[in-house]
Amino acid sequence: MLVWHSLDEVGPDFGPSVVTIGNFDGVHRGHQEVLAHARSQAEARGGLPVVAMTFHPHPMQVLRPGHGPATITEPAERAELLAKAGADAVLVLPFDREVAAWSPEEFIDRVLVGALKAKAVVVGENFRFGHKAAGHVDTLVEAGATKGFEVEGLALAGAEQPWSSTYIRGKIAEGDVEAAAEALGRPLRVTGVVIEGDKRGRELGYPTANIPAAADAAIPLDGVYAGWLTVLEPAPGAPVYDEPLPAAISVGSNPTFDGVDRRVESYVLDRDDLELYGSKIAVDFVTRLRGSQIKFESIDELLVQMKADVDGARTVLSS
Ligand SMILES: Cc1cc2nc3c(=O)[nH]c(=O)nc-3n(C[C@H](O)[C@H](O)[C@H](O)COP(=O)(O)O)c2cc1C
Ligand SMILES: Nc1ncnc2c1ncn2[C@@H]1O[C@H](COP(=O)(O)OP(=O)(O)OP(=O)(O)O)[C@@H](O)[C@H]1O
Repeated sequence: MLVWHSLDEVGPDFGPSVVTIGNFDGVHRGHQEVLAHARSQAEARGGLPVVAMTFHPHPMQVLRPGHGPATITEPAERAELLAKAGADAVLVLPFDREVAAWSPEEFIDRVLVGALKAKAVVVGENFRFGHKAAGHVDTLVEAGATKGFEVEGLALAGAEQPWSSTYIRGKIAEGDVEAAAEALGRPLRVTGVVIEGDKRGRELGYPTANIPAAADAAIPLDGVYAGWLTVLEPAPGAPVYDEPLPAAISVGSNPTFDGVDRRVESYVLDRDDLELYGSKIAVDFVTRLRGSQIKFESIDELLVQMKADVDGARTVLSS
């Protein structure tokens, strides 16, 4: 897979191509449909490459600093998922105030015609682009008629409502990881490098792999979940664990111990031999077992609840 991080990286010899454009955060089922249509358009033109054109940071983070949406997929994961959905190349345009000021015509000339030599452009019918989001599907259609590209504006795909990154972020914030997974077409995944916790877990009988809940990441509502832990990149010298491992996952700041930092903690069922510090892991959420973490009066009460959580996770994950 090719990933370009600026228009210059595309190179003068690239193209012609079929292009699809958007933020693609989550690469959800709507995005996957857009990519599938782009693939068909590419095959119909003798096998042109499909380029997924996207932005980083998210435009809202630049236009309203501090108020941008939580990130469902990091850029590297997003590029991988876009490739899996059918993109041959991903162009990540660094989004800044200068790009935000480009008129729709400027965007078309610089990106679609200039860098990518688009023969077809595929977007959802709600797609907006250019300064103050002034460009839409009809703007593309009109420009394409004189600049040599066709435009496919797709009706929004979905179930009860169209799948969208905004909808998925809302479900994650409510802790409804099942609805998020339904719209994503795969389980919700949170990734991170395992940090040292308070080293209490082992004493309690439930050692946990802790990853920080990054402030800009879409992390499910505090509570306890069942899911799977996968090691993506073992720390140097660490054992390799190939299979996804079943886990009871706690999201929160450990109120029983007056914790402050919000973390995603995974106890891999029935394992106290794992070495995960420094490894990059993924946590896939399957179901929510209970609501917010509780501030227990005693450790014994916490342990009773943790045992019930672990039994619940075992039941869910073995079915
Ligand atoms: C399944 C599970 C449920 C948990 N529930 C709670 C809870 O309700 N309240 C709480 O304060 N901590 C809860 N925790 C977090 C524990 O307090 C935490 O794992 C323990 O203090 C070890 O922390 P450490 O990894 O930093 O050593 C839970 C952890 C797990 C794995
Ligand atoms: N459900 C959908 N069906 C078809 N096309 C979609 C759907 N959702 C998004 N698209 C299209 O996919 C591309 C990327 O979408 P983008 O990430 O910008 O929107 P989104 O998922 O709706 O996010 P947001 O909720 O932030 O608006 C755009 O061309 C958009 O129109």
